[in-house]
Amino acid sequence: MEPILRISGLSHRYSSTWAIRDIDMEIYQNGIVGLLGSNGAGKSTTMNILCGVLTQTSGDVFINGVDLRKEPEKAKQFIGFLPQTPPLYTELTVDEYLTHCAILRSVEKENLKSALDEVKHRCGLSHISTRLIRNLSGGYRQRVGIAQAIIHRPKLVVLDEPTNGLDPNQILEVRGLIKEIAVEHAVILSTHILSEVQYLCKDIMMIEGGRIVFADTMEAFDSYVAPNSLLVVMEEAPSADTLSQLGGVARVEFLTERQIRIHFNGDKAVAERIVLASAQYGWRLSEIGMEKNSLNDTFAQLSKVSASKKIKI
Ligand SMILES: Nc1ncnc2c1ncn2[C@@H]1O[C@H](COP(=O)(O)OP(=O)(O)OP(=O)(O)O)[C@@H](O)[C@H]1O
Repeated sequence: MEPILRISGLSHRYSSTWAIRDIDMEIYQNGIVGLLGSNGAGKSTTMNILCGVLTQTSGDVFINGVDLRKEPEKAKQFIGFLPQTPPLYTELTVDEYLTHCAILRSVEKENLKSALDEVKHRCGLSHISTRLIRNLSGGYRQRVGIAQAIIHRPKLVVLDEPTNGLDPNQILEVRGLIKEIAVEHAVILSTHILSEVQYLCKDIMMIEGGRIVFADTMEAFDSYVAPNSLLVVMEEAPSADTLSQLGGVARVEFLTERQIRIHFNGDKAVAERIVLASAQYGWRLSEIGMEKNSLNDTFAQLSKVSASKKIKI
């Protein structure tokens, strides 16, 4: 079966510096792949090449079996792209703008109305068809941005930091929409927010210094970022020495008089021991929660493991 996306040996150099090196990736089915990396890791370079905005120095990109370099127009029919700054014409109404995008995307004239109705329905825009884009909230603007990316029903939808700059409610709404979109399209979502990938994606590809440091399922990833510390709040906290004597505790760090980070090495029963000891000795435990590695720790950890460089989804 022909993959929806196949990237092999993709490398790009701006003047003398390599921005990305030897990236391989294959996507066979719908769902969301998270492209996670810190600033400058190479996400935008990769996505710009994928979407035909930038031509790679070397390597190949095939979209639905079509070579992006050899037949860019044909290959681009299969892609929808929402750049970090959505290309919205704010003086147009939602209908006017989406009609314009549909025409640019070669949607047949007789299918225009149905394409428009369908995309507005899917993106929750039907009730604001005649509103000017400039009067819409950030969340609705982003919905319009997503609508223009899927109006021609592409197989692959590429979203660059789609929740950037939105408030918490808008973030939830847009994430919900992305999940729905991913039922019918393969989606690549670029972000530097780990929790976003954990919430949305079934597969994850991490890029650092222009190279892939991890490519696998979210489940496999989670085992790399297993909790390794607990954050507890105790009104009558004992000394660090006392806490260190609990089985499985590796290190105790007092953040304030009451708030303590307790590091452990893989033994999750530590939490239970803390709760029991607190009840027994009257430490008045009021909060306890697992902490995961920070993204930076995870990157550092992953750079050390010999991660598979090929993702097949
Ligand atoms: N037009 C350019 N000219 C020269 N170097 C560039 C150019 N664009 C990006 N770079 C460099 O290429 C590397 C990868 O950048 P890229 O923008 O792809 O990373 P990113 O992961 O998308 O980061 P961000 O989240 O900050 O956009 C960085 O070192 C960056 O400085």
